[in-house]
Amino acid sequence: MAKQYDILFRLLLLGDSGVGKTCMLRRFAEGEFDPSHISTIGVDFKMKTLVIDGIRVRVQIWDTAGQERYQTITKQYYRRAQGIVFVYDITDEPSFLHIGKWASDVDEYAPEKVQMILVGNKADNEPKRRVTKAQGSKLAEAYGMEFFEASASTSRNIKESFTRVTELVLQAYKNDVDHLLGSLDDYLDRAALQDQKDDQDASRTCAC
Ligand SMILES: Nc1nc2c(ncn2[C@@H]2O[C@H](COP(=O)(O)OP(=O)(O)OP(=O)(O)O)[C@@H](O)[C@H]2O)c(=O)[nH]1
Repeated sequence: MAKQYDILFRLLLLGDSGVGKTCMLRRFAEGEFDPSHISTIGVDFKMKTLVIDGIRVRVQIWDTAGQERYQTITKQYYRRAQGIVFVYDITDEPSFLHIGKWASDVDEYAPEKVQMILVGNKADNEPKRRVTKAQGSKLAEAYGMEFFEASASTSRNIKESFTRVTELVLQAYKNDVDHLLGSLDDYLDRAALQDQKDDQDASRTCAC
């Protein structure tokens, strides 16, 4: 059977417990929102395929536990990540203030080329907001990251955030991708040939 994707990247969700990492991932991968909070134990992951510049990118998104006691386990996943989504909760200032700590861990353990974005989740809950959009934006700028306010509850900017970090990873790893795929034109030619071959194989199978 033809491969369902061209390249696989690993993304990591990082942030304090309760900021909504699992909910964001479920919203993105399954289109669902479950308001019950069951803390992630260690790590969990979901897969999703995105098509960017004609390349089928399979993303394996690792959802890490925000709780301190799992940090030894979760840190082992940093070095295998190409993209990081830092998440804080706009209704919880400490989760915003802790982004610096998450970022310094990444600095220590993740590959140099890792691509990062900052997301302020729960942006649907305006009455309880404790972190302004300007504060989020300023922090992201200080770290040289792109910034989104999002909501797993309403879907706002969920797909956009995950797609953007994947685009950044694809750009950063472009040379490696080209090495793996050949030039894009060659790759598309090969993909077209493969499609033709698959069609022929299918019609042969049907004729039997
Ligand atoms: N209003 C609102 N609540 C949200 C949103 N996303 C998550 N929540 C709530 O926040 C709580 C925690 O969400 P989780 O996704 O479990 O948090 P987490 O970051 O994965 O937590 P850990 O697994 O402990 O690290 C849940 O009770 C959700 O209902 C959102 O976008 N808006």
